[in-house]
Amino acid sequence: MTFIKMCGLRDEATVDRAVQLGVDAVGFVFARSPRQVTPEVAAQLRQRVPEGILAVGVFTGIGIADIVSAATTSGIDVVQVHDLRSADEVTALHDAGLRVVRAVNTGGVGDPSASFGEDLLLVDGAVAGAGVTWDWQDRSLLPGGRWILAGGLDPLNVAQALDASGAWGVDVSSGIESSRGVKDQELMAAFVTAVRRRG
Ligand SMILES: O=C(O)c1ccccc1N[C@@H]1O[C@H](COP(=O)(O)O)[C@@H](O)[C@H]1O
Repeated sequence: MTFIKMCGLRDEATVDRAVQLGVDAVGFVFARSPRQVTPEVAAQLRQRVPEGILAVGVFTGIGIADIVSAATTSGIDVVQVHDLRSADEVTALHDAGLRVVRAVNTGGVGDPSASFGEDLLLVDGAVAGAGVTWDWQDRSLLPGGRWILAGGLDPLNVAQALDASGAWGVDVSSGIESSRGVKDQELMAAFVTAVRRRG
């Protein structure tokens, strides 16, 4: 079954809805963004996520020590980092007890064919969190193995994106929003239906 992560959740009702829809992971954005939450708010939201659903912290633009500090305060044990530069950074996050999703973008930040020992790879569009799609059929951009597809996904394009890319999982944020940073519960449900219809 395709792994689904919904990202940029900022309030209790949205977290509860994602959980009810049976997603596999929810994401809290710690990076500067209209979706940004503090570690303290994330800690409150994290308590609403039952065992079996991953709570993922999304980071870019800060150092490893600050990532570990935010993850510790919020109780999050999976981090999605958009600007990892070396295997040593992944090792430092592992040493802190965190699982690591290494995000690369099709604009050239990060190399999808490299491995830094991360637990999962995520391939995003050229601008993270901006709802920008990319050429999901371009073999030069697609990694092997298990990886998560992100970037401009929505209920209408996700099935085609999965068919074209062969990704193991999907991550969505802008495509389930009524306006930037505001999740729409009907779009959330439509997204899950579109993915689950494929299996
Ligand atoms: O969502 C954000 O604001 C964000 C900020 C900084 C780094 C990553 C961010 N989100 C991630 O971006 C991708 C794609 O999102 P979208 O569906 O295109 O809006 C996804 O992995 C989010 O986790």
